[in-house]
Amino acid sequence: MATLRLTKHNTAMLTSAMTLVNAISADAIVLLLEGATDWQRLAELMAKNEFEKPLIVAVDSIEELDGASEAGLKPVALNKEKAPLLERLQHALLEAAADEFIKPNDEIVAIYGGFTSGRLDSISHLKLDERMRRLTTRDLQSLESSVPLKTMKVVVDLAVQIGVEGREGKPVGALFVVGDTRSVLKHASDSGVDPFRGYNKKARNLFDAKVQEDAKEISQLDGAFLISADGTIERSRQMLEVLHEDLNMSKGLGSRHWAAAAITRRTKAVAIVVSQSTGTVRLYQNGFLKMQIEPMDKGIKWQEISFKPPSASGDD
Ligand SMILES: Nc1ncnc2c1ncn2[C@@H]1O[C@H](COP(=O)(O)OP(=O)(O)OP(=O)(O)O)[C@@H](O)[C@H]1O
Repeated sequence: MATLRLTKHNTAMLTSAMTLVNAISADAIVLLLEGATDWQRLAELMAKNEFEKPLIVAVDSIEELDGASEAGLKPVALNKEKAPLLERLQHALLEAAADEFIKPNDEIVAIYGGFTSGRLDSISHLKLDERMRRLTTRDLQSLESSVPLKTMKVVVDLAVQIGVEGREGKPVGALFVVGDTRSVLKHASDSGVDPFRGYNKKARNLFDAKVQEDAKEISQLDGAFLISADGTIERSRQMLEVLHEDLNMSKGLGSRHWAAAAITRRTKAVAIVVSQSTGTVRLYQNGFLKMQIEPMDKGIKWQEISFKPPSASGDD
C-alpha cells in the first residue's frame, strides 16, 4: 500500500487542518490514509502547531499502524481497502467512536486524498450527529457483553452489504444468530443441505473475505446462519423453532424477524436480520430490537431504536 510522504504540500494541508480544528473548536482530526506515514514526524508536526486534540490515523491494515500509538496518535484499522472513499471515511468514524477516540456528538475535521493517491487534497468538516445519526459507543458495548465487538462488527458489515447489494440484482434477506451457539442449536434444525458442513474452521470464518462471499451466496437459501463468538459459521440453513408469544414486535415484520427476536429471548445470542423487502438491518438481543441500520447507497447510517421496556407485570 502507498505510504504517504510528508511533502511540503501534505504538511501544509495537515497544518491547515489543525488550524481549522482550533478555529472552529472542533474535537479531533481524522486522517484517512492508504498506507503508513512517518508517524513520528506527524507527531512532531502536531507539537510544532501546538495541536493537542486527538489525531486519528485510519489505515487499512493494523501492520501499517505500527508505531502510531507510541507517537501519540490514535490508530484505527479499517480493513476496507477496496471500499469507496465515503464508506472508508464512515467506517473510520465508526471505529474511532467504538474506540472512544471521539464521541457521537463531536465535530471532526477529516483530511484525505479524494482525487489523487498519496496527496492530501481534501479537508471536510463533519458533525458526527448528522453523519452517522446515533451510533453510540454504549450501543456497541452493550452488544459486546455476549459477543466480542469485532465479531459483531464483521457480521453487521456483512449484513449491511447483503441488504444494500442483494444478489444477482434481486433483494436478499438473511438471519445471523451470533454467540451462545450451543443453546441456539437446541432450537435449530436443517432446512436443507448445509454447504458449510464438513469444512474446517478456517474455511468457515467470517473474517475471511472469501467466506463472506460464500455466505452472501447462501443467504439466498432459506434459513439462518449460526455464528460462534469467534466469527466461525457453525451452521447455515437452519430453521429456528422458538415460541413467539411474549414478544413485542413492530407491525409488518414477518417470520424471519420474529424468529430472530425469539431466539435472543431464549438464549444469550444476538440476532442480526436483513430484511429482504427493505434491506434494513436489525439487531435483536434479549428479545428486543436494539439497533436498526438503514442502508444507503454509500456507506451506512446507524440509528438507535428506542424500544419500550417490559412492563413491571412482565406483560410485554
Ligand atoms: N423460523 C425461522 N428460522 C429461520 N429462518 C426463517 C424462519 N422463518 C422465516 N425464515 C426465513 O425468512 C424468509 C422470509 O420469511 P418472511 O418473509 O416471513 O420474513 P420477514 O421477517 O417478513 O422478512 P423479510 O423482510 O426479509 O421478508 C424465509 O424464506 C426463511 O428463509
